[in-house]
Amino acid sequence: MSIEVRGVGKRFGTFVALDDVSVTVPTGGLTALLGPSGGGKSTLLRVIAGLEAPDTGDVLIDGAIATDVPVRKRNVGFVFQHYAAFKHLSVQRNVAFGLEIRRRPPAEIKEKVAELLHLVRLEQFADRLPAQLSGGQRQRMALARALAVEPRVLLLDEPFGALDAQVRKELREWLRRLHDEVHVTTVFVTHDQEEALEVADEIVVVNRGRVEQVGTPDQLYDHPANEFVMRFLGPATQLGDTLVRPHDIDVRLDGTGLPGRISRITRVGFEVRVTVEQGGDSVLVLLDRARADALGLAEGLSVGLVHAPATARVAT
Ligand SMILES: Nc1ncnc2c1ncn2[C@@H]1O[C@H](COP(=O)(O)OP(=O)(O)OP(=O)(O)O)[C@@H](O)[C@H]1O
Repeated sequence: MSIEVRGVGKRFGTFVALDDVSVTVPTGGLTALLGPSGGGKSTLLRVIAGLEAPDTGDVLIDGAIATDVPVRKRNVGFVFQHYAAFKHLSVQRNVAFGLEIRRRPPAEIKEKVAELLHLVRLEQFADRLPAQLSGGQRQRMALARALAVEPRVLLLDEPFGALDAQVRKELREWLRRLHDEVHVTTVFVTHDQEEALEVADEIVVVNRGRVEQVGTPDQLYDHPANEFVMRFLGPATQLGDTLVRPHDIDVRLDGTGLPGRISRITRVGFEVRVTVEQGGDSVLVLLDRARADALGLAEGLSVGLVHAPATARVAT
């Protein structure tokens, strides 16, 4: 099911939360809405879901205008950051809930729930209460519950936001694999660029109520449309009149490149961070240890800086 957002605007009082947003989410894709806090990601997701009515513009689901279709008829599944499970119901009853209220036959419900619990790897926890699960297991239960009614679209608002870094990492790998098995058109909100780069097929960068850029992770990382996208997707440093990635700069000792002087060297594991004072800027250069050692870099040394061709850059 494709989703098309056409010229959507949304204000809260005088505050413009979404400003003429247009974006297309392809069928079967895993799309991230990525941006800083308060930029409008959740509002956009809620408009797609039908939880929030846009002031202007339309949402089309599979080519048909859905703006006036009520939430329950849109056939979307949701998972939010702080997922509210039914505390007194077992995991399997929670997953079965949507099917029970739709009065599906008991045998069908049983089979479907078993299939879903297998999919989210919670078979052995079927009879537990939600309180007896870890945070990551609870979010997997939430996904199984959302998938139970076979939604046309799955919308996830920071689904792993409240979890610790290690569990988040496991769950995002798991979400990617789940999506590869199920292929339901999925949109998830995140403010974590690494999460978006790692998991999504396509990323929509949302900032101050506007779409800054849409593209695959590689397109956005390697060809950022502007300074905001460049800085938001990864480290960036000023080199002359250009903004570049610190690991795309090489250090020369043969008199070529923009001249500067090393002010600081920090070794962090495999990586060597070199700060070079160049033309009034402190330029950050990231080298791997072998390259830094081969050059014999030291604080106070005069060097030349060269930006690798055909890598990300934005003129400033
Ligand atoms: N119901 C509301 N009433 C008033 N203002 C709102 C309402 N919902 C959202 N906003 C405002 O709209 C802006 C965008 O909010 P939104 O939740 O969409 O941002 P976000 O990008 O998802 O941020 P976060 O990652 O912090 O959730 C924020 O400044 C927020 O305060």
